[in-house]
Amino acid sequence: MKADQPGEPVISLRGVTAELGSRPVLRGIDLTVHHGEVVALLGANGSGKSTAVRTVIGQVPVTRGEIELFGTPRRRFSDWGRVGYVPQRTTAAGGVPATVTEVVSSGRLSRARFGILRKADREAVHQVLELVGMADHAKQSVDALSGGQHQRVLIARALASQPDLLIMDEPMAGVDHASQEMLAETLREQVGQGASVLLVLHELGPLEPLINRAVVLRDGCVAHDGPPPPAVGQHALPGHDHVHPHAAHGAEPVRTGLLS
Ligand SMILES: Nc1ncnc2c1ncn2[C@@H]1O[C@H](COP(=O)(O)OP(=O)(O)OP(=O)(O)O)[C@@H](O)[C@H]1O
Repeated sequence: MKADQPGEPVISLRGVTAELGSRPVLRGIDLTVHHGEVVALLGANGSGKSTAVRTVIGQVPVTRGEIELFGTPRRRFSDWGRVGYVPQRTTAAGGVPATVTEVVSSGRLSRARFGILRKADREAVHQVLELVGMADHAKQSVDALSGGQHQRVLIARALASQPDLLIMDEPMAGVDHASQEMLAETLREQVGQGASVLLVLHELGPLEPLINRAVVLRDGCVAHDGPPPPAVGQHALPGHDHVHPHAAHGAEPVRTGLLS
């Protein structure tokens, strides 16, 4: 396995455009995640965040531009065991009856020789279930889980291959507070072990201390790439104007313009 070095790009998008239903959704975006970085991808509903991460994993074709993973053009990249992907939860609830262990084991297949899970693979699955606090639910059907538990299972599935790169689409959406804290802690551990992370988020929330950089999309273009915007939070969500708590009564709201 090629060892990537600190500072080297693990994800690189250059001038990427993509269309969905013949409508331009990405209009020439540049996005880089360097080794060891945690990058938040922010933006209003429909700005193209999910589409951008789905181009990276090959679920949405690009019409122009270049994508590289670990320095290899995406169409030639085959080492998918190095990439853990957590889809937006709504798109992952397929209604297929499966146990927690079965779902998490599916995330291990890219590391299993000849697609057969051996003892070491089963141990790795058990370890990630412990990590996300779901070992007691191993035999349970995923249909019976709460939103937070379901998300823990999806994250365990992504971690089961011990990936170097984690791509997560709104991992905190619809997740209870305890699960959010646990997910933040899990992510902190992964980053501590050298993982690189790209996260689609609506707000930084409990993950804020982990975020190195934020890329904000607006209408399929990059509107900001740099330090996380300070106003990101409930008040910066689309439809909200940010008012500083100490602002004089009657002061005009400050429009950050970053997320709306
Ligand atoms: N399969 C599809 N066919 C046509 N248009 C689509 C399809 N999927 C998404 N879109 C449109 O593409 C645009 C970008 O969607 P995308 O899901 O990437 O945005 P997003 O920033 O992730 O939004 P959200 O925060 O709501 O998840 C939206 O206007 C959406 O309606």
